[in-house]
Parts: sequence; C-alpha cells; structure tokens
Amino acid sequence: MVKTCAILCAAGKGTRFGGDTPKQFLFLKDKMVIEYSLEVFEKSHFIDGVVMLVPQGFEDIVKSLKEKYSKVIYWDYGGKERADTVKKGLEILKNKCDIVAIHDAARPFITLQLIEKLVKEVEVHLAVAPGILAKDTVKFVVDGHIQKTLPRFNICLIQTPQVFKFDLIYKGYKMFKDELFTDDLQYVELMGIKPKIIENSSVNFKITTKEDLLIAEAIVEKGYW
Ligand SMILES: Nc1ccn([C@@H]2O[C@H](COP(=O)(O)OP(=O)(O)OP(=O)(O)O)[C@@H](O)[C@H]2O)c(=O)n1
Ligand SMILES: C[C@](O)(CO)[C@H](O)COP(=O)(O)O
Repeated sequence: MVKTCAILCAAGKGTRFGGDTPKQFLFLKDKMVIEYSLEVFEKSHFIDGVVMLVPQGFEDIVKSLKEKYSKVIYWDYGGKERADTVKKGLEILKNKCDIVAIHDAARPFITLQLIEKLVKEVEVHLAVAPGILAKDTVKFVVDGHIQKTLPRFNICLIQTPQVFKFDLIYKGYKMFKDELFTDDLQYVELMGIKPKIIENSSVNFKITTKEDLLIAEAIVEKGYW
C-alpha cells in the first residue's frame, strides 16, 4: 500500500513579517496559521503521517500540536534555510514513505481536494505542484529598470504542497546538496524532470508580510474558509 507523508515546513523566523512570534504560530481567528494545514492533513485520506519542522524556542506549542493532531508522527528543529529544513524532513522519512508532500506552514488555505489531486497526479508525473498563472503583466527587471516583458501565459506562480515520489526528491537533494533552492521542484528540474503544475486558487497564498495576514483574516471572516 502506497504511503504518503507530509513534511510541514514551519521552522522559519518570519523576518519579512516582523515580530517575536513566527507567523505560522500566530492566530488566524480561532486557531494558529499552522493548524489550518494540520487540520487538512488530519482529515485527508491521502496523507498517512506528518513530520513537522519547527524553530527553536516554541517547544510548548509544538508539543501541544503533536498531542492535538494524531497524524503528526515526529517533529524536529528545522535548518537555517528552508532547503536545510526540507533536508532534515527527508532524512527523517527515509525508507518510511513512497510519496512526500512538502508544504509551507505559512500557506493555511490548502484543501482536501488539492491534496487528493496532487497525490493522484504524482503517480504519473513523479513531481507535481499547485500554481497560478500570472494575472498581471510580468517584466524582467535589473537594478529597478525593465529589461524585457515576459510572456504572461508562460509565467506560473508556484505554491505548495510540492509532491514527489520520495526517492526522486531525496536523490535530487543529495545530487545538489550544496544548493539552497527556494523551492523543492528545482531539485528535480535539474535532473531533467518536468514537474506537472496543477492550476490552483490564489487563495493558497503564502503569508509572508503583515498585509498577507490581513487578507487571510478577511478570507476567514467572510466564511470563504
Ligand atoms: N529555515 C526555514 C525557513 C522557512 N521555513 C518555512 O518555509 C515556509 C516558507 O518560508 P518563508 O515564507 O520565507 O518563511 P520565513 O523564512 O519564516 O520568512 P522570512 O523569509 O520573511 O524570514 C514557511 O512556512 C517557513 O516557516 C522553514 O521551515 N525553515
Ligand atoms: C516554496 C515556495 O513557497 C514556492 O513558491 C517559496 O519558494 C518559498 O519561498 P520563501 O522565501 O522560503 O518564502
């Protein structure tokens, strides 16, 4: 039976957001940002276990989350960069799962339907991720000056969970162990894989700055979530 585990990347400090509490532990109405993803993983028939990577200093919160969400099988401290965090998650899950979903805890609005589609598609495509096609005109800019306009219909803003056959992404992170790519897809793109993109809602945005939390609050307040 194919086993799918999630690596929940929650070890960031939230520099761009500011404040003492990392954004993934801030409350969004009645629960923490991170709990929105944990709840979906808990309910999903396509996720068998969750490994949570967290920053140092929030052990009480983390232990309470592990108690509350039965699918959290393990937690550990993340690394300096997101890629370092993912590497730790992959080592924890080595030989323990067939498919891995790597997700930003700062993206609270994932759905059961999205998880199901990503996990089903990865059987065929080996690497799959949600994304949204650019809705604005896109320019290539250097030192504040436009160099050229990029073809908008070929520009996709990539989200998470990024889902992989475990052995593939594990091999990618080993092959390019000195790289610190900003997402996980790049580790398999350089292996010649062309990951499949699943067009998704822009509601699955990443809470990065304070303004993003205001938008997230409005989404929850309006009952959109
Ligand atoms: N060393 C890191 C850095 C980031 N993340 C996680 O990766 C996701 C996306 O990262 P980002 O939005 O950049 O979060 P931060 O690194 O916390 O933000 P900043 O860059 O503003 O510090 C977040 O859920 C974050 O917690 C992580 O697990 N480990
Ligand atoms: C992984 C990611 O969310 C895909 O868009 C993004 O690259 C994370 O970037 P960050 O700077 O670590 O937030």
